[in-house]
Amino acid sequence: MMERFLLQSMDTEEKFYKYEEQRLKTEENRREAEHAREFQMLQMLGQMLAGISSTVSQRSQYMPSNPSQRSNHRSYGDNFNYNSMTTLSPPIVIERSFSMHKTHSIKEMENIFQLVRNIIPPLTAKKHKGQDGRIGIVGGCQEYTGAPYFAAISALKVGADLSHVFCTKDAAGVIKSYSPELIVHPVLDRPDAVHEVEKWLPRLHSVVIGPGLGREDVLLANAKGIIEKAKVKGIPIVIDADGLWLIAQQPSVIQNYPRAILTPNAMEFSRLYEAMLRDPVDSNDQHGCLLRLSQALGNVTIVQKGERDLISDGEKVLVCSHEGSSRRCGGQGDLLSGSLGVLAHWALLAGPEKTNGQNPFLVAAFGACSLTRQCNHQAFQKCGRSMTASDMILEIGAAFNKLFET
Ligand SMILES: NC(=O)C1=CN([C@@H]2O[C@H](COP(=O)(O)OP(=O)(O)OC[C@H]3O[C@@H](n4cnc5c(N)ncnc54)[C@H](O)[C@@H]3O)[C@@H](O)[C@H]2O)[C@@H](O)CC1
Ligand SMILES: Nc1ncnc2c1ncn2[C@@H]1O[C@H](COP(=O)(O)OP(=O)(O)OP(=O)(O)O)[C@@H](O)[C@H]1O
Repeated sequence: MMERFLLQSMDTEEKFYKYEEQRLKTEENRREAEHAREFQMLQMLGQMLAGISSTVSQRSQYMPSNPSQRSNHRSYGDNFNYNSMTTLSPPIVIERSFSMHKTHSIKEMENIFQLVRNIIPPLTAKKHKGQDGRIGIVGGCQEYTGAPYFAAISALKVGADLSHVFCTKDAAGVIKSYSPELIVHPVLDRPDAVHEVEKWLPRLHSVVIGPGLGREDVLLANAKGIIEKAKVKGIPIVIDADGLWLIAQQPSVIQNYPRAILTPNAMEFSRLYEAMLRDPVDSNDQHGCLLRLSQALGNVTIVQKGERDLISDGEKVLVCSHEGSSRRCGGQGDLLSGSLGVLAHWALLAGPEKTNGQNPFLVAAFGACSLTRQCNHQAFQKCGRSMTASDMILEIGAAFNKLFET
């Protein structure tokens, strides 16, 4: 009876959240429509003045003009039907780079920063707890308690209201002891783990699968089950770390799911690439390899982390080389995946007007990469070689303000 009551109240609360979100979104879209149109016109004008008219026409026409390509054009909004996305994307590729080190592209970099700013929900007195994001992190086992903590606390510090960690029983007490802000569920090594997490999925806006998950068969199988359930609900899924190990073994788990974002480091990228393309990565053709991997996985978004972060949906490549530092401590990728969980939700919620028709996940990924690098830069200024992921997390607020709240 208690369980039925809890289920009913969760259901009612969820309906309320959905209704409220819909209402706020409609209201905000109406308010911002005019601003978006003005921004678009200013942007086009600026680009024309900068003498890059050919780029302008490609950027402003994200919808392909050729009807055969248009049939493959994806919708990321609420009405998308990912079952219709089972074909690979057309071989036509638009490649675009943004690099701080090239003076001619600073303007383009600023344009995409502006899109990130557009998706950030306003802080208003009308909102209730949860509306700016309820994020779930699936990971955390006996060996790795830091990674899920870094991801979950980063999500909160970027601006999510609630951050849940679904981890093993061993890890739960440890993670709770790091932070009273996190909601920690010791369920991941239970036989009914998938069911336990599934109960929470209707309340979550995005899930991050993999930080500190480990590679035990039972945990990987549970992660797979959770991914399947999240896909059915259309929840954005960020896959990182050991979640990517799972995908390298069983790519079909995520293939063709348009709301998936994979965040491999160099090693994880080559594992995925070799699993999908049956070839080693060509280090002389990083962009080509990234495009091919994304296409082979059905145009999922991939963030290839490294000296420069390369972001692609199989159609475009964005390059984020925002200044970081030369310090490479563990946990930076967790900060990135947690932040991305929030930004992916915000980008979807904002809708195509705010992202100027760009793939919202490209915008979100660019935002998360820039933010991670800015945190790295700021923390390194203070700590130098002693900098750790925790020092970077302390910088999230200031870094976010500097990049996006201007
Ligand atoms: N404090 C913690 O609990 C942490 C736990 N972590 C977890 O540790 C587990 C294993 O993660 P790993 O990243 O070690 O995964 P892997 O076991 O796949 O190792 C990746 C390897 O690639 C190497 N590598 C990374 N970038 C490279 C580059 N650009 N060129 C060449 N080699 C490169 C690394 O040195 C590492 O040996 C994951 O669950 C992860 O989430 C990490 O997130 C770090 C922090
Ligand atoms: N060589 C580099 N130069 C500058 N920045 C880098 C470099 N390598 C990585 N980074 C930064 O660190 C971020 C995380 O990348 P990294 O390769 O450390 O991920 P990871 O191995 O998955 O991290 P984690 O330790 O959390 O598992 C990147 O998004 C990028 O911002």
